[in-house]
Amino acid sequence: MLNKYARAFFTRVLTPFAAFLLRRGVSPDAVTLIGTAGVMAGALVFFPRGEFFWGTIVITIFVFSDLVDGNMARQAGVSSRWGAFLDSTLDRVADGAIFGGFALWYAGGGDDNVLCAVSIFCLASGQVVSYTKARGESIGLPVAVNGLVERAERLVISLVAAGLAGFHRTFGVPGIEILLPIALWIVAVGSAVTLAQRVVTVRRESAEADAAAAAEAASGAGSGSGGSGSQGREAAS
Ligand SMILES: CCCCCCCC/C=C\CCCCCCCC(=O)OC[C@H](COP(=O)(O)O[C@@H]1[C@H](O)[C@H](OP(=O)(O)O)[C@@H](O)[C@H](O)[C@H]1O)OC(=O)CCCCCCC/C=C\CCCCCCCC
Ligand SMILES: Nc1ccn([C@@H]2O[C@H](COP(=O)(O)O)[C@@H](O)[C@H]2O)c(=O)n1
Ligand SMILES: [Mg+2]
Ligand SMILES: [Mg+2]
Repeated sequence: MLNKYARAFFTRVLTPFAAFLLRRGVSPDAVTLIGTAGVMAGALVFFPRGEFFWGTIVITIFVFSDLVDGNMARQAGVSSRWGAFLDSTLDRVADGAIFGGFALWYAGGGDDNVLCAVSIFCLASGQVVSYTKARGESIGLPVAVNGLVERAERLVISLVAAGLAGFHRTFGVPGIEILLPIALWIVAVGSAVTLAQRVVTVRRESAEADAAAAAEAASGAGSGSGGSGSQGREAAS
């Protein structure tokens, strides 16, 4: 939903900055790489120590690079398959660092096995949610569903909560630290629902594609042309 509604807004806001970086000779790939390194540093230096305010500030500064890199590539007319691959692959690395950072906190100073497990579930389910789309598309399916909680929602829910929860330790605001566990549970349940939505969609789309391929093969066999009914299954292997 955020991807659909907020992207246009951020594209307008970030376009001048993306143009500035291009004029300075910075490449989209460099922005992708530096942005990921910054997110990883913010998550893995601060979160395992319970420094959620400063961790979120650092991550927020760098996470928007994920919107800037594509913007730069489109403005410069250099969008590429390599860029798409690098962008998506490093998204997984950044997400792993963020939810890994939460898990490390709860495994250590945060001392809460359940929330450690919930953080690991958020990490793993987020990666699988993304994988369902990538794999479905790689076997030629449209995967025409985004689902309840996409990456932008996972990040916004968990980072807003982490940033606010950080007010407890950094500014002494009482009670507010409860927001992070609540957000992690929401992301965990939302990711599970999203995973189910995507799996059901891929199941339906693959059945339809296989049926269409079988019908085409049957009509091809009838006309003696040999047919291509195994195409869908071959693509899937
Ligand atoms: C006073 C101090 C306050 C301290 C608190 C600070 C709080 C800061 C809070 C939040 C900041 C969160 C920002 C998060 C921004 C996320 C931006 C982002 O990276 O979006 C990426 C997303 C997707 O881009 P891609 O196309 O590259 O990604 C593809 C996609 O992710 C697929 O994912 P899947 O769903 O399948 O898992 C992958 O499959 C695919 O591989 C991948 O390539 O881009 C967007 O979605 C665009 C929309 C971004 C919307 C950002 C909204 C930010 C909104 C609010 C932030 C401000 C909140 C302020 C709160 C203040 C509280 C005091
Ligand atoms: N280094 C990069 C990064 C991205 N791209 C292109 O942008 C698309 C992603 O756009 P976002 O707004 O989500 O960042 C990606 O699919 C590529 O086409 C690129 O070329 N090089
Ligand atoms: Mg990007
Ligand atoms: Mg990305």
